[in-house]
Amino acid sequence: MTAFDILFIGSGQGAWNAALPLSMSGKKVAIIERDKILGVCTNYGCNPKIILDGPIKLMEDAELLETAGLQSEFKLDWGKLMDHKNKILDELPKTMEANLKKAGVEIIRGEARFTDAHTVEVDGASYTAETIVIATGQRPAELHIPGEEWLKTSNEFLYLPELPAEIVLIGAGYVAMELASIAARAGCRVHIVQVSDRVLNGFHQPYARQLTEKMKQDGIQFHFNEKVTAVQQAGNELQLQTESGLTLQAGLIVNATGRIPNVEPLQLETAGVTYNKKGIEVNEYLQTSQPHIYATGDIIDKTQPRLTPTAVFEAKYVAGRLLGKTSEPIQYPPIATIAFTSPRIAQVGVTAEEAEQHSDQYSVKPIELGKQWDFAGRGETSAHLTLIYDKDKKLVGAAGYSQEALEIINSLTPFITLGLTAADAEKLIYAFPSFETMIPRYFQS
Ligand SMILES: Cc1cc2nc3c(=O)[nH]c(=O)nc-3n(C[C@H](O)[C@H](O)[C@H](O)COP(=O)(O)OP(=O)(O)OC[C@H]3O[C@@H](n4cnc5c(N)ncnc54)[C@H](O)[C@@H]3O)c2cc1C
Ligand SMILES: NC(=O)c1ccc[n+]([C@@H]2O[C@H](COP(=O)([O-])OP(=O)(O)OC[C@H]3O[C@@H](n4cnc5c(N)ncnc54)[C@H](O)[C@@H]3O)[C@@H](O)[C@H]2O)c1
Repeated sequence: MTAFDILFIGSGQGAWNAALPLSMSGKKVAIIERDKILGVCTNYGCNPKIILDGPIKLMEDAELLETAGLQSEFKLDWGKLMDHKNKILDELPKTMEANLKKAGVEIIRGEARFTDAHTVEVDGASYTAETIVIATGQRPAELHIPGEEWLKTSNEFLYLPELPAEIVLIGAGYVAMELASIAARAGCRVHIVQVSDRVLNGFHQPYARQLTEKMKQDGIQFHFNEKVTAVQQAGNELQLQTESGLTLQAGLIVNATGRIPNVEPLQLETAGVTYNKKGIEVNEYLQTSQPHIYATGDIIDKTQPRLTPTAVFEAKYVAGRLLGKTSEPIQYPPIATIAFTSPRIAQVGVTAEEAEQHSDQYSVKPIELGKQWDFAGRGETSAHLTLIYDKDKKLVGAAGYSQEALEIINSLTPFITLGLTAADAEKLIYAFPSFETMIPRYFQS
């Protein structure tokens, strides 16, 4: 039996961002991983998605500039794009594994399960630790319908060697909307089958509706209020049926109806760790029902968005706590989030919906970015920004609709998180022309 100070289950952002500093500070650390090192973000999430989106954004930007005289006819070779992405990303888990080992972290391959509150078993070998961190993330949810076995997930989409002519995405959250944007520009006929009449729940809904209209113009077909009841093979293709009688046929059907926590193989009951269908329950120190067992990242039952920066923040918090650098509860700052659609939708802090419900506390300012010379110059006449202020005129929230929403939201985040004022904005000299130079004006009423 090997004994460690700290044992991590999972090697994603919620794990390695703690394992590395802990090991470098002299702790005896191990990581158990059953799949690729670095977890979902690097291998099946953010990184592959954003590389595939590279040419997609460029094509969208170029189309916007047609009004400025740009004539462009792009042809995307999906197979080459996939090779390009794989070549870059295949290296990352290997490099990280080498870096972790160099820092003294032991990597244990296989699936972990608890045999008692301090012991974890992997393929018959037992490992004990004073502290255990569960960072096992989530996996795609299942629909539990006949023909489920024909459905693919974002995992497979992000590694598709060829794109079929027609694709159906079930769901209209981050995954479905991002993959639909990519697939449509890459030349697929795309359908979105959504159980309700909303897309991108949690985002500023006027922007979500505007995005839906834009995606429809791009040829994406939305089928709202449809409940998928079965999938079956139909010749070389697949056929999907819904409760209302809608039938769609396509080469690929992707289930993007959400993600569920990876708890089952862990035998959490054996360790006395409580969980529910949303994940592992933790207190404000990220301790589970067993104080020496922590949880970080997507596996936690939490209200904060399940995103990479959240997992990194939690991992760093746990590392700090285990190194005695903090005894305070975790305090999350406002968490910026973005859907990488065409155009993007992003937001941070208090939402316009919350502000409208509490109009005695907040005010909302819509800004037609598309009318500003720089956005108009790029052909982005529909770009828009919504700012939310508190009673002291401090910026407390923002939502953006633009190809540049990532940069916009990230440049506003320090003002919101740190409570910076108009006077602070005036102290900064940004490179010009840029969105940032406009920020002082956004404090004027
Ligand atoms: C398609 C997609 C796109 C995304 N895009 C973005 C984005 O653009 N920006 C963003 O911020 N977030 C994005 N996310 C979310 C982001 O990937 C997650 O929030 C992040 O990966 C969470 O990290 P984690 O460490 O908690 O879990 P994970 O990355 O899921 O890592 C958990 C690891 O634990 C391993 N594991 C599970 N059970 C066991 C076990 N019993 N034994 C051993 N190992 C086990 C798994 O194999 C996995 O490697 C995306 C997610 C998806 C699916
Ligand atoms: N850009 C990013 O940061 C990013 C990108 C992708 C994924 N993620 C992370 O991954 C998580 C999972 O994303 P997701 O899109 O799979 O989940 P999600 O929860 O965002 O969306 C699921 C969608 O499926 C719909 N749905 C649920 N059941 C359905 C059914 N039976 N039939 C049809 N539609 C149904 C929901 O209404 C919703 O629109 C996100 O919450 C986020 O944490 C983040």
